[in-house]
Amino acid sequence: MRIALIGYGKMGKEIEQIARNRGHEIGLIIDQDNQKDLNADQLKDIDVAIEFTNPESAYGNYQICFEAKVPVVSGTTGWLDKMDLVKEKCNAGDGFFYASNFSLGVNLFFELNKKLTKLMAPFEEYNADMEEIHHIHKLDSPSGTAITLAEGIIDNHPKKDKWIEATSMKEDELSILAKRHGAVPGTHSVTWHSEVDEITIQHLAYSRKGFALGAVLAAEFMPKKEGFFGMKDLLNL
Ligand SMILES: NC(=O)C1=CN([C@@H]2O[C@H](COP(=O)(O)OP(=O)(O)OC[C@H]3O[C@@H](n4cnc5c(N)ncnc54)[C@H](OP(=O)(O)O)[C@@H]3O)[C@@H](O)[C@H]2O)C=CC1
Ligand SMILES: O=C(O)C1=N[C@H](C(=O)O)C[C@H](O)C1
Repeated sequence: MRIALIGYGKMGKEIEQIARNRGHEIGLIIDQDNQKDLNADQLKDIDVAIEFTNPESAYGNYQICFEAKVPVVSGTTGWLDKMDLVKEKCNAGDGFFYASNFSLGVNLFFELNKKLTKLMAPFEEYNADMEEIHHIHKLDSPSGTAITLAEGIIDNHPKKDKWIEATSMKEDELSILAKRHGAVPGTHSVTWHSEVDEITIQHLAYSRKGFALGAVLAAEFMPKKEGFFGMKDLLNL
């Protein structure tokens, strides 16, 4: 498979290594300083683009790939206000795969979080809050993964209506505390507190390898696909 890497930072480099080890060719690398090379001509022999850039650049990059009829795998977070526009393009025949977190462990954690929420929902003495910790270079907050976890709680708990990035005492609000520390690859926890005890579930990434492998597996899934896909399609969760 010939892959275009859009974004050649921490994730782009990690993905390159795994993709080459799995026998793929990197046909194009786009970073901040050669953005103009992302065009239909350079994309003509590319099977799939893998996009990990930043919240401001992501949507424009998708549009260029869609115009060139190249399916996109993206893990960039912080651009979700444009999700409906991307889904419209997918309904019209473009191919797009998105995950707020590509690691197998986090996707299992998402399912565990939903199951735990259903179990806790009838017990009014317990209230949930969340914490995410990432490296100091992260641009968005709270993390995309934390938002997905929060949605998993809100969809499965009758009292929670929205998440907020702060500590809230309101019953309908789910608090997310976002911390930035050193080089932490990504740690997410959900805690259910009562007056007498607490239950915490946590996912802690040791490195970016799990995210990068998931993105390459998604890229292997995408060539010639039309529509909108996510980790549930890849992992059959
Ligand atoms: N879904 C998932 O599993 C994961 C998602 N992420 C997300 O992926 C994104 C990238 O993370 P990470 O690799 O750590 O970030 P980095 O900052 O290390 O890398 C981003 C790269 O994109 C480059 N870039 C900026 N603008 C453009 C553009 N217009 N076209 C092409 N490249 C551009 C940057 O260049 P320059 O440095 O010169 O600005 C930089 O090299 C973030 O949104 C992060 O939240 C991260 C890990 C896992
Ligand atoms: O920016 C990061 O590093 C990460 N971003 C993703 C997110 O926002 O959830 C995934 C992972 O936690 C690492």
